[in-house]
Amino acid sequence: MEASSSSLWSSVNSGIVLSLLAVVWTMLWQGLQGLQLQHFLGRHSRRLSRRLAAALDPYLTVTVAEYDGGRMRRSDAYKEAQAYLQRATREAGGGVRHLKAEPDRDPDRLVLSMDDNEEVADEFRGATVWWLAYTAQPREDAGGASYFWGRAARAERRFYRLCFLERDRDLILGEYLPHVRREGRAVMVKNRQRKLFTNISGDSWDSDGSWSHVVFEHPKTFATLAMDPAKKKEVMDDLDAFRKGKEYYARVGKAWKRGYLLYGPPGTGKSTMIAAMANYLDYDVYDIELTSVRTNTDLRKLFIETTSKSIIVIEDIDCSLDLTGKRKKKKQQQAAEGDGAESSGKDGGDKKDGAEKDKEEEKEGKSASKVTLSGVLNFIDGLWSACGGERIIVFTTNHVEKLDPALIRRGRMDKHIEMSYCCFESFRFLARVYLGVDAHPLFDAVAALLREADMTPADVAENLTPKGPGEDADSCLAALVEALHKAKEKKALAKKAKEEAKNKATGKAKKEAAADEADDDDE
Ligand SMILES: Nc1ncnc2c1ncn2[C@@H]1O[C@H](COP(=O)(O)OP(=O)(O)OP(=O)(O)O)[C@@H](O)[C@H]1O
Ligand SMILES: [Mg+2]
Repeated sequence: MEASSSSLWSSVNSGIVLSLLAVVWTMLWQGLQGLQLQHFLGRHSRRLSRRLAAALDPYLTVTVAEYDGGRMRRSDAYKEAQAYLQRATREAGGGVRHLKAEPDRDPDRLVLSMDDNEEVADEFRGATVWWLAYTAQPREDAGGASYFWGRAARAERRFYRLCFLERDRDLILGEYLPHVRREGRAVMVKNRQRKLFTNISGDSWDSDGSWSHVVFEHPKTFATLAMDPAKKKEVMDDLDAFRKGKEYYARVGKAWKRGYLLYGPPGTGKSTMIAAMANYLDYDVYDIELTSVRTNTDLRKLFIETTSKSIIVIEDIDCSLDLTGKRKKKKQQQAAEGDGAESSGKDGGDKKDGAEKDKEEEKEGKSASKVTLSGVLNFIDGLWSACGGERIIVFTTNHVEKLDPALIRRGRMDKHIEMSYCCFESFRFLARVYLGVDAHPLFDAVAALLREADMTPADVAENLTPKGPGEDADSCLAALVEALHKAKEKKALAKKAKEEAKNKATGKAKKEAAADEADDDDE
């Protein structure tokens, strides 16, 4: 009994001593703050003060991990805390000595955040909290982790640790943390720079299936995209409906995503249309080079790492699917037809000498991607595709007829948009944009020629671009008319050659049939 009362007495005593010390410490701390001494003592004083505070009044910690629990996506809470702390770091002024700098929206400025092992203090309604940034090395057993789940384990893991006094528990957990997330989101929106992501790193086959990015600054908008006006409006309305369609998609039980298939000859503006879409919606762009994705699992991983409000693009899907086999065939076919360089210019650079080419092909064979059609179908509308929302998937192709119908059926590619050769409407649009003219005596000639010749908007735009100081609308339009005449002749020649080849083929087939018949008769 006595023993218990004395232990009670001693615990009461020690409680009083601790409380007294806490009061003294708080006064000391406030005094230090008042005298601005803390500023001079810098981060060491902060650390010391936190430790002292902890000794007197136990403090609690909350850790925010960049990738937690083997998750595949960066945690939103981490990103928000990071954004919030950028502001807190700036306000802490000289208190934080080691800073990390990243480019800002404003090209002359840098966004500063605290570096590893730095600590910054923050005040919230009279309570002081401390944020510490630190990085943990990869786990030793990470090599054995499955490829799919192990990325977070293999990479350096970054954390923020929030420390606060126990007496502030309710305030911090109930109000401060939601405040940090809200403010962090606001900072992210303010600093948001649109990004263009690619899955190809320096050596594409060394890439660990993750994204690298640059700031997306494409100047093309719908206002400068030449296209049949009705068709353009239809696309823009469709995008608007998608953007505002969160409730609709939830109501009908569909994942909030939409597939667009852009098809048409090279130079008709498919890639340009993607840039215009991204600028219109203010979305990020993820450009997937499918031939650099090793497996279906990697493809899924890439997809999961995309954020919402993004356009996921697979260009030239006919060249990347079923994979390098078809791609090689296409290259050989183009080389045989001799149209590779003319078609888009992008194959024009492929002219390499034999040995180099052989080496490249050998490498290509070794590193053949194992992504299958079913992998891509899963990527578009499998279970995983519903992760996150507000994503647009765009495929482009020059040969829509070669695509597997399963790939482009509605529901996967919801909207098929044909990008065709330049029509008169598109020409007028380009003339207005490039030359600032709405009418000209040569317009009629151009209109007549465009009906007979196939010219892409890219070629029309090129002809309408003044090449020197002496060039004006007259000379540009005259050059266009001349180019259209040539294109018309070329088309007529190509048609004739095609007909001849067809006749030859039918003649040969007839001859063979006749020979077969004669053989049968002989027998
Ligand atoms: N409809 C268009 N309106 C305005 N400019 C265009 C249009 N189409 C093409 N261009 C211009 O032509 C160039 C090539 O266009 P783009 O790369 O979009 O063609 P593409 O259809 O993607 O070709 P490919 O099939 O070879 O990838 C661009 O620089 C763009 O400025
Ligand atoms: Mg393109």
